[in-house]
Amino acid sequence: MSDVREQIAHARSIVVKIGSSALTDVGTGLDMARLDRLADALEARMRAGSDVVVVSSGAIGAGIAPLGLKKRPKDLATKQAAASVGQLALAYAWGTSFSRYGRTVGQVLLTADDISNRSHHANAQRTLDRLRSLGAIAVVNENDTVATNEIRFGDNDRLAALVAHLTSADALVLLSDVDGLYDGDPRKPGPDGRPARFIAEVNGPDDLDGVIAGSGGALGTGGMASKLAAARLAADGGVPVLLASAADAAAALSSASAGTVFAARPERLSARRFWVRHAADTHGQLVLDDGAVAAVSKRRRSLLAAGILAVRGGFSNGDVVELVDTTGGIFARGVASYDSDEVETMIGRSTTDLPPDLQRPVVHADDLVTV
Ligand SMILES: Nc1ncnc2c1ncn2[C@@H]1O[C@H](COP(=O)(O)OP(=O)(O)O)[C@@H](O)[C@H]1O
Ligand SMILES: N[C@@H](CCC(=O)OP(=O)(O)O)C(=O)O
Repeated sequence: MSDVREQIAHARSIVVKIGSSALTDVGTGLDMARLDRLADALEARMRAGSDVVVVSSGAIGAGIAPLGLKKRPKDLATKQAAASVGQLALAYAWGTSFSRYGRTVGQVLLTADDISNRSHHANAQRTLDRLRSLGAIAVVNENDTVATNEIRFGDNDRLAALVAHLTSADALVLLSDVDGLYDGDPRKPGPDGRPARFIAEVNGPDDLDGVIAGSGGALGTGGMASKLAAARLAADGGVPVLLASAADAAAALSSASAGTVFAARPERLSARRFWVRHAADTHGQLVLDDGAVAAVSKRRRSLLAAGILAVRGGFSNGDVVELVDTTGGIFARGVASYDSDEVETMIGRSTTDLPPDLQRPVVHADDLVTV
């Protein structure tokens, strides 16, 4: 078996994302038998010693039939109404299914702001951690009823990749209605009439050459494109990914012997640095001279006031700011140690010239990530 499959099979903690298409049908809503089989495979993995967090889609799908709708709604208000009905059914279904094993379920609903805002992020992290230590399984979904289009994660594949980092998981498993990645949508023949080709392992961008990631089914949101983006996001932070069919959940979760695997880059970003790079909203910019750009990006030094040429926009101590070079190119992000008006007074000054309370770096190297 490949190294990546070994890594996923033996990961101590995993995040498992289950797509709408794996849990619901348009006409009949939640499929309890399929959900039970998934819970069986998840419980078996936990009994084998892994910590598991579930990211479950399906709220909108589960709300369609009870509201007398015929298909997945497209407008935000009806989607939110369907999610409000369906989320209740979904959480109840997971609770009922896991109760067969005496396992307690905790529902965690997150908005994009809960990941980008540092204090919300820490709260979500603590809740997930405490659920784990109490032996309960967390079932996460986007808080669809309050998330507007502008502040949505967009799809649960991305949410799952972010949760994998939030929980410092060792692997991410995406379960869908397709048995892995193909070079084109397997529901349709390719332009030359041949069936789509299965890709068992993705080790780098070259393996994705010529791959066409198509749209999803009647219930899914992002299709294959959002799964690939999420796999890239996870793998970039050091988390290997398995994409498989929910029908193969037992094999996927017990031995990673199904589906497509995506290798992670060897060096793992800490949860904090991952947050700075991918999850945080940015506030304002610092313009750096060439020496500071080189020190920060090549020599991984902290950013000192001496290398700052200008402050753009306002930010507070603890906000994530963009670091730009003299051409305006954004090359890094970092957590500011001061408010923007304090930094204004420090521009270009060497550390020894500054009063003692302003002698810390403006952005510490541990909080600084190139993009
Ligand atoms: N290159 C591809 N490889 C595999 N599946 C693809 C590809 N392009 C499009 N798809 C489609 O993407 C669908 C899965 O996406 P989606 O419906 O959003 O799933 P989910 O509800 O699990 O998030 C599959 O049913 C498949 O037909
Ligand atoms: N939060 C939404 C799911 C959004 C979503 O990404 O769905 P999917 O593409 O099926 O994973 C719901 O529960 O219906």
